[in-house]
Amino acid sequence: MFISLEGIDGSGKSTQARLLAERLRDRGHEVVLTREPGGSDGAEAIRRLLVEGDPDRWSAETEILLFNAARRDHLERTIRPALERGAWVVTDRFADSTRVYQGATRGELRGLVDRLHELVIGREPDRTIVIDMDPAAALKRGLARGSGEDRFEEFGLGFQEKLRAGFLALARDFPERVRVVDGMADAEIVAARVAEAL
Ligand SMILES: Nc1ncnc2c1ncn2[C@@H]1O[C@H](COP(=O)(O)OP(=O)(O)O)[C@@H](O)[C@H]1O
Ligand SMILES: Cc1cn([C@H]2C[C@H](O)[C@@H](COP(=O)(O)OP(=O)(O)O)O2)c(=O)[nH]c1=O
Repeated sequence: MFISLEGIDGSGKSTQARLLAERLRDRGHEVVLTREPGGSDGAEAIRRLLVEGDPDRWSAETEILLFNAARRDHLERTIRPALERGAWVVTDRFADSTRVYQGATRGELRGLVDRLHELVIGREPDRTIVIDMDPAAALKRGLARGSGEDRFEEFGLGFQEKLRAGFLALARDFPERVRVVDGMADAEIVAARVAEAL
């Protein structure tokens, strides 16, 4: 079973991915807990190209290519082998993040995002949980964490609002696969909501 967690920065995805992996391990499953951009050696190297250095180094189109290159490597080297041996895969972000960050916020690029996904990825997670959060609260969590790595977090609240709307729209676009969970509660309560939704 292949599960992705999605949502805006600071919504609690990595916390929930970890709690879900623990819950599944307690039930005796082998779980591979992974993340994007990254999740394999090659994809982690591409991640560094994306999150370090001059933010204007890449055009929007090149950035989409890099996210897909990283995802292809992640899929080939980490996700597929795990699924083939019967493990569960829990990933902190997958293709929906590209749809929302690169596609939904720049509408004219959605065609490129979708065509490239079809061409080089060609599959979706079995289930996707969107952790929904008020962007102001999520931003506060991110600031509290003091993460300096992500240039992506430098965009303001207006951008985060667009992202939130983009993630909520996924549940309409993929009603069979995507469930939205309210992330505004203690982590353990949100974890129970995630398990319930799954
Ligand atoms: N339910 C929660 N309530 C309060 N703080 C949380 C909750 N979930 C996560 N956090 C904290 O908020 C910050 C961002 O959480 P994280 O799981 O890293 O989010 P993301 O992976 O979506 O960026 C971290 O400091 C984390 O400890
Ligand atoms: C996977 C992916 C991530 N991103 C962005 C979202 C994040 O701002 C940034 C780094 O992701 P991530 O490490 O998940 O950041 P956070 O834990 O703060 O949510 O990369 C994209 O723009 N497109 C993508 O396809």
